[in-house]
Amino acid sequence: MAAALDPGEEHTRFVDWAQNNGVEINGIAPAKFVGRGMGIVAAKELKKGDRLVHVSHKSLVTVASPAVQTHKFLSRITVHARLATHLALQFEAQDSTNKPWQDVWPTRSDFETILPLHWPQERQDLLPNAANVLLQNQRTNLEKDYLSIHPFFPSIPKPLFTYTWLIVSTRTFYWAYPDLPPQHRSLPKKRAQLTADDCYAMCPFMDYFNHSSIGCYPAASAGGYSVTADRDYKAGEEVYVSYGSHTNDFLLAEYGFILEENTHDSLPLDHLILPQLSAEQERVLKEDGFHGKYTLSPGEPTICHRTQAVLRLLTLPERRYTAFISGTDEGASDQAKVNDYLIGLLVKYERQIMGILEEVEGIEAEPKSKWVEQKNVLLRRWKQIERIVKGAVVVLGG
Ligand SMILES: C[S@@+](CC[C@H](N)C(=O)[O-])C[C@H]1O[C@@H](n2cnc3c(N)ncnc32)[C@H](O)[C@@H]1O
Repeated sequence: MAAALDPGEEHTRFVDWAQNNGVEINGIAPAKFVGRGMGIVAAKELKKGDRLVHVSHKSLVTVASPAVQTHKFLSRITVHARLATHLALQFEAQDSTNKPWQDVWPTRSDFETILPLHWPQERQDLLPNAANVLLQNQRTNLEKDYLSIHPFFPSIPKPLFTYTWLIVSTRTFYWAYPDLPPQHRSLPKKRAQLTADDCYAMCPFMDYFNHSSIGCYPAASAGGYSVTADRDYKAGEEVYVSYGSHTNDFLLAEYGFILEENTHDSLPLDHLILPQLSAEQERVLKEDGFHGKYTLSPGEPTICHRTQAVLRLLTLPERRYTAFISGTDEGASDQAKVNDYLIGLLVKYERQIMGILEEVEGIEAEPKSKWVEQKNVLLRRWKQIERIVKGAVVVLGG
């Protein structure tokens, strides 16, 4: 897709600001792309292994940064909430040192179009199950985070907090504080207790990169964060990083987009399989650690080991299931029966998908309105789901 190499004054100002604030930029530039906002383009030929950007650890915004530490957050306030609060306070401050950076972030109105958290209920109801579950979690976490900071920062209005909270969700990188010694007082928790939810860093300029399932890999070290070219690039090509091994439902719920080519895509089958289980079967699966997280993949293998296990419990005498999960029998002789059962569920699901597609196609949307983008992303995702399900039925022998 064609990129605009000169995306506007605010971006030129921000690049100067970043370079004066510990960001080294080599051979790349921000550019505007249709359908994905800003991104990064190769400004010259790049070679595999070239270091494209380095952000000094002092330029990252983390909960250990001195400016964030001044707010003296209670330990029970999440890292996400602390960063969102800090950004909200900065956003309102006339003298914000981050102003040039803030000026290049997507606007609140961009988020209203893109992010399902802001969609009207009737559009959220049309999200695929997996995206919907993630959205519910997101909403719960946002509500909890706002309630936790509100008594201490009553001047921050909920819409502003929501905006900066979403800036944190969509623009942070995983940062396990490699610049700090193991017992440092600025760590949000004891090092051994840190989880992924404690390890966020806002990285100026690096947050321009769009995601692709195969892309440059960002690397953290005590000195800061870098992105190195994963292959050669021609001048003008978009350069992506990989945000991680995410499915399209995850990308849709968390970031508001899906990929056409996603090597990490899969579909959850829990909503089809769990309702088929008796209470006793649920008990057995829980005891054996095989309850839920059943997935269908567009590639090989089509169904995961957990799905193979639950389908055996549903269709065969329990001893055949036990032999399968204990590894004493690979279960090849039962495969046709197991596949037939799943094909039955998938064919029913195909009919439901056709109904949902009709509903999405029926959404009335003015050309160029934000509804058009929401409708399009829903249509594209449900068509992908339909293709994956139909493909699986064929592979399973249907
Ligand atoms: C870290 S930011 C990347 C820069 C962003 N595009 C911007 O305009 O500032 C992440 C956001 O970029 C967009 N994005 C990232 N990768 C994308 C892709 N492959 N296709 C479409 N949108 C993408 C999504 O809106 C996502 O929430």
